[in-house]
Amino acid sequence: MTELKVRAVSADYGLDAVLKSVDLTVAEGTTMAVLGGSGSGKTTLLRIIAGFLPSSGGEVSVGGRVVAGPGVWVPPEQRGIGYVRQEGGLFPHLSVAGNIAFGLPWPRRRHRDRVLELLDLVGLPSAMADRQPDRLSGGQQQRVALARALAPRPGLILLDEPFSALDSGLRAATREATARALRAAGATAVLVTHDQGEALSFADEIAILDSGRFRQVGPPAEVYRQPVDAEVARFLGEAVLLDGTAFAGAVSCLLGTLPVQEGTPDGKVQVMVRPEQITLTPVGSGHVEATVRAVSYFGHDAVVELHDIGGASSQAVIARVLGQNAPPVNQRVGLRVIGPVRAFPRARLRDLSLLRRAAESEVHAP
Ligand SMILES: Nc1ncnc2c1ncn2[C@@H]1O[C@H](COP(=O)(O)OP(=O)(O)OP(=O)(O)O)[C@@H](O)[C@H]1O
Repeated sequence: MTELKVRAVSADYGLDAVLKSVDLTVAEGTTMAVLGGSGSGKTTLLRIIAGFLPSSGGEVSVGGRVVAGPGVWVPPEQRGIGYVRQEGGLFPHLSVAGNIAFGLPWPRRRHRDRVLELLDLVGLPSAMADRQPDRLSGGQQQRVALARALAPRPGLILLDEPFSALDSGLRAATREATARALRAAGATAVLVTHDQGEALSFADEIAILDSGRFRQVGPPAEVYRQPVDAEVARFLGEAVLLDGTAFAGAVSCLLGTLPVQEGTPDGKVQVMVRPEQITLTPVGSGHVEATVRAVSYFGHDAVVELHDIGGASSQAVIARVLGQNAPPVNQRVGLRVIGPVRAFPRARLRDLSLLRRAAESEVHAP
């Protein structure tokens, strides 16, 4: 098993910097999802780790061994790294077994038992061993590509958007099978993806890459609930952002006076509420009230757009509720916010009396 360390790695393609001195540590036997928009540098990072591309600075070590750095260059095939790319890249002229065996060291290529073991590891039946790749679904091809990458028992597996060409049902099943296989193999893995849901559901930790820098690294629940700023919050999912004032562990904003996450300094803030934190209550139940402007129904849940909030604002917010609880358009409802909310400090007000007055002037829930 293998820890990955990336230290102060930079990259460019001769023009602008693509990676700007990035650091990343992936503990052995864990999975890291690198999440970023198109062109943020995700594939460049993977290619540097794999040894397909030189960095313009910094150091990469795998299992405590420096594989790239000042004066050090270990060729890709000697790094002990498996690589699974977007399109799988199976050899069309080889059977499934032939493809998987290709990943085994020479003396073991005829070991059918290991091939069957790997098929089982990625959740495919042994009867598939003799099929040609063109007789497999996209998801099955990706699983065979993973089995081939796992065959030489690499300490580290790099996955470059391996599910992005699959349709949504197959995508989820292939993702789950991949996560299971990686856990069973005890491999350390880095997945790059631009899909938020994929990153949040797949990995032990996620790292948000933006314009060649990591904005935040941490466990999925932490990054989702405690994003470092509004941009990261929005990047990871829907976020309602409101002006507010924090004081003594609470924040006053359009949705009332709400408990705020620990560590929020007093002062002017931007409040972040996830839509699923807003529940709808009957009018008159003591919460800020609003009118339903539109409902997008998805079956399991529904997104409800609300306006005329507290009768005092032109701002609209969205709530995500169970599909069966979706209200009709134009209905008046109460809005209850569950759990402490996140708030990002704006300019600080030093004078506490000013602060108190500012808090009092915000809209309050009864
Ligand atoms: N071979 C290359 N030559 C020149 N520029 C390149 C090359 N490969 C990538 N780039 C540029 O480097 C930047 C980062 O590319 P990279 O492929 O790492 O991004 P990415 O986050 O993986 O994007 P995507 O999700 O679209 O694949 C982009 O601006 C891209 O245009």
